[in-house]
Amino acid sequence: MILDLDIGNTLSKWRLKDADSSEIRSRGAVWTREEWRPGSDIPDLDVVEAVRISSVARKVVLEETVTLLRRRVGAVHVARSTPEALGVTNGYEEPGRLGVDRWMGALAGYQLAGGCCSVDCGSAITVDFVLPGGRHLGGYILPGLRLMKESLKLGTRNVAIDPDSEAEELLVPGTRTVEAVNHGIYMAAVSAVNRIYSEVCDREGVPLPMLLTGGDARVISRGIQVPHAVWPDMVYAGLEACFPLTAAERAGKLSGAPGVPSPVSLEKIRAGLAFSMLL
Ligand SMILES: Nc1ncnc2c1ncn2[C@@H]1O[C@H](COP(=O)(O)OP(=O)(O)OP(=O)(O)O)[C@@H](O)[C@H]1O
Ligand SMILES: CC(C)(CO)[C@@H](O)C(=O)NCCC(=O)O
Ligand SMILES: [K+]
Repeated sequence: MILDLDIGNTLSKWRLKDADSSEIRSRGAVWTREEWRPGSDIPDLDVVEAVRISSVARKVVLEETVTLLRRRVGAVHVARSTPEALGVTNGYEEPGRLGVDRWMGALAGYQLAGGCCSVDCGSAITVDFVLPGGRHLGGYILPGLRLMKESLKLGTRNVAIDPDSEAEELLVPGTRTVEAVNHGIYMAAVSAVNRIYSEVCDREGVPLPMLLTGGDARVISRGIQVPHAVWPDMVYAGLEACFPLTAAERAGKLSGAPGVPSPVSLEKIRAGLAFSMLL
């Protein structure tokens, strides 16, 4: 079995992948911590022959995690943000400072779609761009839905947006505090992503396929105006592409990859931008 770990600032996601069949056997999430309990926080390490890690948590978390895993597992691969990988050049002035989850998402998106806009809707919402040809432009970081809500300190933090809500319900004026807050932060997030996408495609003169991942991807997706696809395993797919271990991975097959959304024309994107400026 292969253990894949996506360690975030607050939540750590894991999945177990069968090295022979390339099937995902199980998955889970726990609060990010320094000391893992194999068998409860993460699967029993006896069945694990290799680990792949993407971590944006504090340095000590990664260090402790790698120390534990190296004692028990033969191969431990840790992803890093590099100046170049898999045909993509990192747009950051200091490439190592780009969050490795963003780098994994951008690499996966490029493998799947060529140029792309990769959006991670987690604790933070990040939007990254890779042009056809592989130039990563850099991107945008904004607070995620939960962080935005908590920062208001209006006592509404425990009432989350129902992930099954329709965009139409979330975009109308709220008539209770919880609703006003939920609708406000939803509007902030989706308008930002819509606008960022249009501005960058306009600037670069190319319509790009958009890919969404992260805990809030499904609900954000309903407010996104352009064609896009939700890819829950996008960060894991970056790990697969960087450290291919199974036959399917070596053949370039990324697990859970969605169909590539065809972007609308540049003319439409520009017309939409011009329209929103007139209002
Ligand atoms: N059990 C949960 N705990 C926290 N957030 C949750 C939970 N379930 C869904 N969410 C939603 O998912 C979002 C976090 O998404 P995700 O798990 O992708 O985070 P992340 O960006 O990986 O986190 P991290 O900061 O740990 O990197 C939150 O904004 C929240 O709305
Ligand atoms: C922005 C987050 C927190 C999103 O998980 C992560 O990618 C991160 O810690 N990035 C480092 C800062 C940067 O990407 O510029
Ligand atoms: K993340």
